[in-house]
Amino acid sequence: MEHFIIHGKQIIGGEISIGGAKNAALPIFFASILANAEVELANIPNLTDIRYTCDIFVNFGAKLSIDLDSNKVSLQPQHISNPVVPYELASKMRASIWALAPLVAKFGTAKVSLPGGCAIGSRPVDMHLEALKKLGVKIEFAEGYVIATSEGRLKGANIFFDKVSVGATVSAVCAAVLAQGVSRIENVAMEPEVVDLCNFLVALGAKIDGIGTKVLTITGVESLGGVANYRIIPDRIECGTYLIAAAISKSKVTCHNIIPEHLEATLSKLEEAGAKITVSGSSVTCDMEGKRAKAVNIVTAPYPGVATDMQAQFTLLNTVAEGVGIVTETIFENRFMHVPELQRMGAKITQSGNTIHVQGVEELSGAHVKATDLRASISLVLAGCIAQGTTHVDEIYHIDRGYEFIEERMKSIGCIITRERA
Ligand SMILES: CC(=O)N[C@H]1[C@@H](OP(=O)(O)OP(=O)(O)OC[C@H]2O[C@@H](n3ccc(=O)[nH]c3=O)[C@H](O)[C@@H]2O)O[C@H](CO)[C@@H](O)[C@@H]1O
Ligand SMILES: C=C(OP(=O)(O)O)C(=O)O
Repeated sequence: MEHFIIHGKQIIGGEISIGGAKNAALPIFFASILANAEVELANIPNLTDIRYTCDIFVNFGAKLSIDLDSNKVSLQPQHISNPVVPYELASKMRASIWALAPLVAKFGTAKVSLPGGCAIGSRPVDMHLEALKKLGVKIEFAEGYVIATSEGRLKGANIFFDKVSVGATVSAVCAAVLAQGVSRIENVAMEPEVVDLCNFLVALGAKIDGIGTKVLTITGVESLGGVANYRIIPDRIECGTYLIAAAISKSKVTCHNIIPEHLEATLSKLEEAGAKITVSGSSVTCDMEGKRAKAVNIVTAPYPGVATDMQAQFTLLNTVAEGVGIVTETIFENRFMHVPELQRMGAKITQSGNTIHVQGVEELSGAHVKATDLRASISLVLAGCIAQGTTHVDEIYHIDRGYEFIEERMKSIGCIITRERA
C-alpha cells in the first residue's frame, strides 16, 4: 500500500496545465464500442480508471493501441468478440456500467458485473436499467451480473428521468443512438462531460438534437463510423481543485488549457471567498492577494450548480477561512467521509444529516489520515500542504483514479508530496 508524506507550511503558487477530464474520457471510451471503424481519442488522462478501461477492452477482444504518456488511445471496436465485463474489472470502477448500453445496442447481448466505484453512497443503477428497458432491452440478473439482451435493433422511446443522473443519461443516449426511430429523453444531465459524449457521438454519425439542454431528441441510425483525433475536454474538477490550493494559502495559481465556461459555479464561489479571478482565453488565475479566504456556503447540485466533486475541496477551504461556512451535499448520501479526517487535523466541523457547519480555524495541524474516496483524498493532500507539521495520507490509490501526474502537478504549484510504500 502506498501513502503520501507531506510536510506542511509549503509556499503554494505557480502554473499548471490541466489534463483531459476523467468523467468525459470514461463515457466516450465506452461509447466507442458503438463505432464500426477506428476511433482515435486524444487528451485521454493517464489515470488508473483509464488503464482499467483499457483492460476491459482487451477482455472484449477489441484491438487497441495505448500511448498514455502522450494521452492517446486508438481503438478498433469492430473486433469485439466477447461482450462481457467480468467482476474483477467492474469492481474496480463505477464507470464500467457504461459498457452495458453500447454493447447491447450494437451486439444485442451484454453481460456486465455490477460496478464498484467511490464509496460515497449506495449508487444504484436502476435508472440506467429502466431507460434500457424502455428502449426494448430485456434485463436479467445472475450471480452479480446484469445480463442484457435484445432481439434485433432497439426501439426509440420517450424517457423521463425523475432525478438528474449523469450515468443514466450516458446509458440512455448510448442506447438510443442506434435504436430504430426517435427517442426523446427528458430531464437529462447537462454536465459538460455529457455534452462532450454527445459531440463525440455526433462525430461518429449520430443524430442528436438539444445537446447541452434538459431534453435530448435522438434519431437512431443503423450504424456509426469512426473518428480521427477526437479531443476530450479539459478536467474542470482538476482545475477547480488546484484553484482551491491558492484559496487556502493566500496565494496565486494559474491553470492553463481549460474551458472557463465549465467552471462558472466554482469561480463564482471563489470570488465570494475573496479571490481575484482572471480569465484569459483558455487560462484562469485565482489570486488571493495575500488575504485569508472568507467562508462560503455551498449547496451541491447538478450542472450548472456547484459540483458534488468540488464539495470536499470547498469544505477544506472553509476549514481555514474566516467565519462559518455551511455545506449541504444533495447528490450523494455519504459524501462527508473527509470530515472526520479533517477533524483529526484540527478542523472545527459539526454535521447534521447532509449538512455540515464549518468554523474556520487559523491553522490545521499535520496528522495521520486516511483517504476514503477520490475528492476526499485530494482535500487531505492539500490540507497537509498548508498544515503545521507533517501529514501522512494512507490509501492514496483513490487519488490515482482521478488526478493525473499528481506529484508533478503539485510540484508545479510549489508543493512537494512524497509517495512511499509501506
Ligand atoms: C465517472 C463519472 O462521471 N462519475 C461522476 C458521475 O457519477 P454517476 O454517474 O454515478 O452519478 P449520477 O449523476 O448518476 O448520480 C446522481 C444521483 O443519482 C442516483 N442514481 C444514479 C443512477 C441510478 O441509476 N439511480 C440513482 O438513484 C445516485 O445514487 C446519486 O444520488 O456523476 C456524479 C454527479 O455529478 C459525479 O459525482 C461523478 O464524479
Ligand atoms: C465520484 C467520482 O468518481 P466515480 O464516479 O468514478 O466514482 C469523482 O470523480 O469524484
